[in-house]
Amino acid sequence: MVRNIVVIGGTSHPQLTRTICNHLGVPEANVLLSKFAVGETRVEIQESVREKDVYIIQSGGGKVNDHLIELLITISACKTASAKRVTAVLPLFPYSRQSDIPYNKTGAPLVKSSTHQPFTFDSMPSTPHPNKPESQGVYNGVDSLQKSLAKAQIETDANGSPVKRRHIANGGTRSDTLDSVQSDVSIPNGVNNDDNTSISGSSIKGPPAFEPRPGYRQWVAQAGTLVADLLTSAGADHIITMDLHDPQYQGFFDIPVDNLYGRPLLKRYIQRHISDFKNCIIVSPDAGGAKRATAIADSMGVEFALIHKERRPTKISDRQNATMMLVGDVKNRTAILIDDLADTSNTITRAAKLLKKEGAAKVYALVTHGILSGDAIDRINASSLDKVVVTNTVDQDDHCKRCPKLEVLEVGNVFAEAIRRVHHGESISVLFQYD
Ligand SMILES: O=P(O)(O)OC[C@H]1O[C@@H](O)[C@H](O)[C@@H]1O
Repeated sequence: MVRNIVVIGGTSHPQLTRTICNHLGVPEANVLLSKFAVGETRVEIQESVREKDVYIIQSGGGKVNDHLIELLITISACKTASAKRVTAVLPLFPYSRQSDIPYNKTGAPLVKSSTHQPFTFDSMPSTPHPNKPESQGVYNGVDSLQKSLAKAQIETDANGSPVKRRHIANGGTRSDTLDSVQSDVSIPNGVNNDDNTSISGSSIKGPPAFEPRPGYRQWVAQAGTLVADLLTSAGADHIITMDLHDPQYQGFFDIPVDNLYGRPLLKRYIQRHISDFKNCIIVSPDAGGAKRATAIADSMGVEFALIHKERRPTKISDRQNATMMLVGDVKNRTAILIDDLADTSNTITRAAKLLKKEGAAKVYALVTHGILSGDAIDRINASSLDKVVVTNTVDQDDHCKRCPKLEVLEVGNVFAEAIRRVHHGESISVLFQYD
């Protein structure tokens, strides 16, 4: 039993909150989380948090914007009610993929218009949010915009040395090489993101295609920075999260951020559930994830392969695979894809197709955050993937019902232990070790 601690669960993931409370031996705090008729979020803290150490559990999947606002209001309510310290526990950190935006040399926008593509398991999806008609591909999300921007940048900057610029918390900027930008770019040749999307036969118009005017510069919001600022402005004193898409995002905060690793869980799964795992091969589906995947491969002493996204035109007739190239030998072996997240599942399903084509006997995908938006589950079900293993940083109840290939690893105990250690002022570095 941990004393003087209050654990509040947001509406994003009640099961995870229950698991964390069970591990800590504390009851879940009484809060009223509801909505006014107009849609605004209403929060009432129905017990005293005065001088308490408060932990608010809210993850980033599902109705991500509603969950974020609910979290901000709850943090603020606790601070106003004289909580001693408020920690936001975000198993999947929302907006952490929007910490920077690639531009071309002139800073001009690089969005292209496109028409709706029929669904195949390796097409880009039009539905960024599961089962919610209001979000079905109207704009296809800022992440897709980023991908369009990055793709176009690569095409137009073929002879230059493009850089991306990132504003950091104290107002400075940083530049990274194209390699790190490419980790987010997974648009196959000829497959466009949908700005004009057809739903059930009716056509919903997206924003008009951008037509550059001389001298005009379009700015795309750096939402990751804003979200970091909002959390601290609301009153968060501390953040606990897991496998941040970009670990450097921690630098956007002026408060402590504990970025836990999902790798120990993934590694344990491989060792316990994949027969003859010493002969399997760990694969990173893109260059950006290579560090993450090699860390697991090295710690188990198994081989590593990389899927390189080839940008130049090729004569390969298979259009989908023309942009992907495997570096490594997977023939007759079990290939294990490692990634931080699966959102549309486009990345892992396309990678699986390539790996099977190159002779892999079986393909597993192990990812920390199973966001699985829109058509992702259909895409996985129709794919060459034999199994997809995710953690429950995002609620997986609905996903499990619809995807027989899905297996879920529990993270509640890891977060409970992190909370216990933070509460007692103990080191949490032990949670970062996985050898
Ligand atoms: O292809 P989907 O599943 O949409 O997106 C997942 C990929 O997009 C990247 O940001 C992630 O690191 C991952 O490689």
